[in-house]
Amino acid sequence: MENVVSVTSLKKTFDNNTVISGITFDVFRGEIFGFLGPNGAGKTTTMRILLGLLRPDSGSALVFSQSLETSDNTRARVGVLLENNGLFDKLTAYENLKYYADLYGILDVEERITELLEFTDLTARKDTLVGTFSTGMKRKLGIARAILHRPEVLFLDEPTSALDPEAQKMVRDLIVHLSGDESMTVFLSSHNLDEVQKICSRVAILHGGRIKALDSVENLRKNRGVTNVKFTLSDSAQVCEASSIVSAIPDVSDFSETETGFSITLSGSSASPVISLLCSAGINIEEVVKNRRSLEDIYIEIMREEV
Ligand SMILES: Nc1ncnc2c1ncn2[C@@H]1O[C@H](COP(=O)(O)OP(=O)(O)OP(=O)(O)O)[C@@H](O)[C@H]1O
Repeated sequence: MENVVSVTSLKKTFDNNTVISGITFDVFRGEIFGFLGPNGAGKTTTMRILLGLLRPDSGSALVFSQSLETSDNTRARVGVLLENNGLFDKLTAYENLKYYADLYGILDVEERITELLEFTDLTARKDTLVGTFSTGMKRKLGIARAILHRPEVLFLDEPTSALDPEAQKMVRDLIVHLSGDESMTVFLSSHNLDEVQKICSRVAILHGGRIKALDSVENLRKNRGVTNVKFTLSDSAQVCEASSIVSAIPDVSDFSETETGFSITLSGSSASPVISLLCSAGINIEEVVKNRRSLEDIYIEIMREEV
């Protein structure tokens, strides 16, 4: 797998305040990589160092094996959307894209602008002043601006913050489309854990200047998560008997009776041994529903751990 981003032993201190204390991680080509952490964790600082806007105290932060501080060629392979969309309110959507296209020296300007206005569903608003746009429309145009020059990697700092749920979904769909159809690598900083769980292949969770978790969302949920399993029984009179069977299983905790059966917490992820034991004891199971912990549950647990 090709490394697009390589961060190694990165440290940054502001006025005796150590914000990043030696973090190491890679982002691979084609990934949507979620960069998570509470306010002040150092996400923007890391991104600014990667983008060559800030110098680290030590360690390295490379994109395509180069420092963006010094490599102009590599910078052309990178798209960025930070907190503001980088748009001019007094220009129309078209004029904004034209301005940046000229700045980037894009050759097929008209085709590219038409394509991006279509991609972001803003064609009908191309001659409207951006100052009159909604926050969601501005964010979509901001993404179009960031990818005008067809970058291979796109850095997004909280792209859906301050957007309503519908606009969040539009932006999320754009990101998934960029990653899938356009094979773009996406480095995404976000506080929206539900969104990250939906679209990111891997995540890093930053806390107290260190990476507390670095894995695929799937593995985090499997390895750090306990599983809640709800059993519905054909005959609720069997709950008492089921209770004494499952309570003896070491993996099981938090037995609680429900109207039609019971629910348990499993420290492993497989419910099969429990189901087998119940079946062989003659307990008639109608339905088994497993609920794995969400990324949000795991994130909150990590935040509660000592730094
Ligand atoms: N130029 C600077 N000078 C001094 N301190 C700074 C500077 N830039 C960032 N900091 C401090 O570094 C810490 C990390 O800030 P950063 O913006 O990287 O966090 P973040 O994880 O992006 O937070 P948020 O989720 O709120 O955007 C904060 O305590 C911030 O005050």
